[in-house]
Amino acid sequence: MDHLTLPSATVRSGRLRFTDPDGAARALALGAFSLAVPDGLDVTPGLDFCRSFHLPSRGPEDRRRGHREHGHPRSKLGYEDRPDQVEQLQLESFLWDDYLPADVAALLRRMKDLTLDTLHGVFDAAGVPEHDRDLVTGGARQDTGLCYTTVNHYRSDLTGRAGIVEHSDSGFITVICTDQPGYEILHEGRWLPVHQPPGHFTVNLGDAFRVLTVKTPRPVTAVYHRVPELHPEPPATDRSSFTVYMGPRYDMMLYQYDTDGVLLPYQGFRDFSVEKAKDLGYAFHSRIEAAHR
Ligand SMILES: O=C(O)CCC(=O)C(=O)O
Ligand SMILES: [Fe+2]
Repeated sequence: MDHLTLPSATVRSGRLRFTDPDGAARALALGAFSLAVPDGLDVTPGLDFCRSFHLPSRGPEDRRRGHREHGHPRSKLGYEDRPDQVEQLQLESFLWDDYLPADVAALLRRMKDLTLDTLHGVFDAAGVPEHDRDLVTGGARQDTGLCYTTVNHYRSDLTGRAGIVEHSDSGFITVICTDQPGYEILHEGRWLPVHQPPGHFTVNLGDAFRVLTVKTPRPVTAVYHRVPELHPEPPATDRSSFTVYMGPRYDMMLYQYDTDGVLLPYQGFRDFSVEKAKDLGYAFHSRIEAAHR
C-alpha cells in the first residue's frame, strides 16, 4: 500500500520553519505535517501514561491509574469509553496539575508551548493577521482559549471496530505523539497510511481553521483522519497516542473571512460541534451539550 510522507517542520526559538520551500503550502493543503520533537523533550512519561491511565487505581494518591472510574468532576471532558477500539481521557490544561502525574503535566506544558508557537507559524503561513488572532482563538496566547490533552489507548482485544473512526478535529490545531503506525489520512479520495518519521509529532489542522480560511487565497484543510482496527503482533503492545489540542471555547463564535478579507462571525462553536457530532453519528460530550440546554 502507498504511504504518504508529510511535509516536515521544526520550531526553533519559537518560530516554525518548514524543511522544504513548498512545505508550508503543502501543509495547509493537506491539513497535516510532521513536527520535530524539540531537543531534550522526553515523551516517555506521556506514552507510559497512555498505558496506565485505564488500569485500576492503587489508591487515592494514584494519578497514573484509575482514570476510568475517576469521574473528573472539574472537567467538561473526562474519560470516554468510545464505541471504537480507543478509550480516551480528555482534560483541559488548567486541570493537568490537579489530575495528572507531575511528569506528564510538565511534558504537556512544554508541548502546549510548542503547539502555540506552531499555531502562530501556521497563522503566518495562512495569512491570518496578527491582530485577529486573539479574537478568533479566544486568546490562545493569554491562555483564555480552549486547550486540552487527549490520551488514547487502542484496545487491541476489541474486534470488529475501527481504532478511531474517521473524523476531522474541531479546533485549530492538534499535536499528536504516538508509539506506532496506524494514523491514516484521506488524500485525494484515498485512505493512505502516513509515514511518521521517528522523533516527530504529527500536527493536524482542524475545522476552526478551515471555516476561518475557506474563502481566502490560502484555505486550510481540516484533515480527515482515522486509525483502522489494530491488532499489533506480540511483543508489540496496544497502540498509544496522546495529543495537545487548541481551539475556540465552546461559548465562542467561529469566525470566517469573506472574499474581501473582512472577518465575520460564522456560528457558535458549541452549536457547530453538536451539529458535526450528529452528522458523524457519534455522541458529543454530554457535559458540554447539557450546558447548552
Ligand atoms: O492516535 C492517533 O494517531 C490519532 C488520534 C486522534 O485522531 C485524536 O485523538 O483526535
Ligand atoms: Fe483526531
